[in-house]
Amino acid sequence: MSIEIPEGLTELLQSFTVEVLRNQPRDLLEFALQYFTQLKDSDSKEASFGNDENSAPRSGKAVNFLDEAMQIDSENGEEEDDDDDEEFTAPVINRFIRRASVCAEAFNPDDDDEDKEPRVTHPKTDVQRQRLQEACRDILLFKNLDPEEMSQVLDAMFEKLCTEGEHIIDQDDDGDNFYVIQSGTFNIFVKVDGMEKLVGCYDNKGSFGELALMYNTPRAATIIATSPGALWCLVSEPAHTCAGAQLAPGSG
Ligand SMILES: Nc1ncnc2c1ncn2[C@@H]1O[C@@H]2COP(=O)(O)O[C@H]2[C@H]1O
Repeated sequence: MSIEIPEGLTELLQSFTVEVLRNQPRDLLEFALQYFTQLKDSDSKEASFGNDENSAPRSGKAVNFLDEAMQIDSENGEEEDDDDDEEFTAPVINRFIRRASVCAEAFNPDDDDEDKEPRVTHPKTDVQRQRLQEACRDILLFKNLDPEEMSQVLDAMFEKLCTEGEHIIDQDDDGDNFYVIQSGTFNIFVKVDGMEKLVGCYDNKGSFGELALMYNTPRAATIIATSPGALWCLVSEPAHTCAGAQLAPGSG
């Protein structure tokens, strides 16, 4: 039996979840009321959900939350117009994928689009590429990419091995990479009243690090490896990537 997911539902719930994570409201219901009311108000000028042809059904989660109903696995990739960086209400706008795509575009000196930068490719063996493809298979952030875009994203990713206890991301830092888990377990900590609280963990699959990149906000959580592992990293900022200042494997 297949269940059809209404168009826009993914983005709607995803955006709400992100805002909850960013704001950590005490009263979730009240926050939801405000959020959706505000969304409805602003939506009248811009139909930003429910008509997105890129909406796609989501698949299973890869993050285990300890005592919260919310979950983040990954996001839908979609191309959208610019100029909506700051708003609270807009459903997820995936700048991250767009940036990655821009970054991965082939360099053509005759191209008059000044924004385009040389493509960044991290060479991979066939085996590595196969592993990477497998790891990315259920990452929703990538779901709407066409094969060529996906291939460019895969080219741009690089592998990073990590050790037990390593901080992959520290809360409040600036965002740089998006991470896809190849292997390993990772704890998720969020500061609550100044104290780090363990809110969940990743177990050998999933992805993280998209929020800071999509919203240009500080990292919303700390991610610490609880076993040796391997991550696939995607640098978010084409200016850095393509100017040769790409963060080396090992940077968080
Ligand atoms: N409860 C949570 N709150 C915030 N971030 C979370 C949570 N659980 C998982 N994460 C991930 O942790 C990442 C930390 O960096 P980002 O804020 O870029 O993106 C975040 C999410 O991908």
